[in-house]
Amino acid sequence: MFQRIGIIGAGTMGTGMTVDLVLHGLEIILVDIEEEQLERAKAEILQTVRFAPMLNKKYPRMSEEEVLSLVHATTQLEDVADCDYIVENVPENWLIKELIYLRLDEICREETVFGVNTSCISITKVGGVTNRPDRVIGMHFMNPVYMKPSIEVIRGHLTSDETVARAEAFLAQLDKDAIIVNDQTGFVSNRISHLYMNEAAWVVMDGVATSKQVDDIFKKCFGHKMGPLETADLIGLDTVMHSLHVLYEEYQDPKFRCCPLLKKMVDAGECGRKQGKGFYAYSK
Ligand SMILES: NC(=O)c1ccc[n+]([C@@H]2O[C@H](COP(=O)([O-])OP(=O)(O)OC[C@H]3O[C@@H](n4cnc5c(N)ncnc54)[C@H](O)[C@@H]3O)[C@@H](O)[C@H]2O)c1
Repeated sequence: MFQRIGIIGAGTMGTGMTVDLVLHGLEIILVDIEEEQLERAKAEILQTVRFAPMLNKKYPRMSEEEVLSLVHATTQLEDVADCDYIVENVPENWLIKELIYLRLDEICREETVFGVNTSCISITKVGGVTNRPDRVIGMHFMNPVYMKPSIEVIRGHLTSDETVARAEAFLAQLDKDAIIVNDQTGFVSNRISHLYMNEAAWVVMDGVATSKQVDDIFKKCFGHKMGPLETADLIGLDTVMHSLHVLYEEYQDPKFRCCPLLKKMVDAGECGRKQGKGFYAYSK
């Protein structure tokens, strides 16, 4: 059984991961470079853990003290050195991720597995900057993490069978299934979903329809739970834009060219839910 998990990055995914781990009684070392972000994350974790049992009765009611006793927030990456398992959730930017893995490889125990939570970046490429490519695996969690029963797990070119088995055991502890796929930029989920989110932004920019009309067509006509622009707001438009850049650079295919409206909204600080405004307005 895993007990102590290192979560790197306390943004949308790191916070969501921590909520899920707390609800399953695991201890978390939560790392971010920004002290203020750790404070925001702690407030969100407390609030979400409080509401979770109302949404799903399987989750325990936990006091603030119980939650905070499991979450150790820090700005020091070295604090994850003794963790059983690492899940990294820093921005979808190779320069940031590369530095994290170079350092993690130096400080972590030899047997520790690195779970890469990335939207698009190749797991083989991440494994290649470490001395343990066999113990690096893609763990593409979906948002909000504690509400999703399955995740996309990506086997890098050198990921070992033992690492896949350990990832499955870790996920079983979180009551989640793994859908295991092979490595190629964007994997399955985002190679496909980013095409429709990007195209939806082009449709709005071209004045063909409003955001709501686009999403309504997906929800009311196709029966999807969420439309592409609501999904983009939930993910974060900055993350969507960075992922499109990764896909475009890798495949050199114009179908992945990022819509200028997305870039403009990111520059304006309208990145979706996390900033209170994107294709829709949100109360924080
Ligand atoms: N948002 C989603 O729905 C979603 C879903 C699946 C996967 N992902 C992937 O997960 C990763 C994280 O995405 P996110 O949406 O949580 O991003 P985010 O921008 O919300 O959060 C990233 C966090 O990392 C922190 N950070 C930056 N540099 C750091 C460093 N050197 N050390 C420690 N912390 C650092 C930032 O301060 C920020 O709090 C990305 O690779 C993204 O593609 C995102």
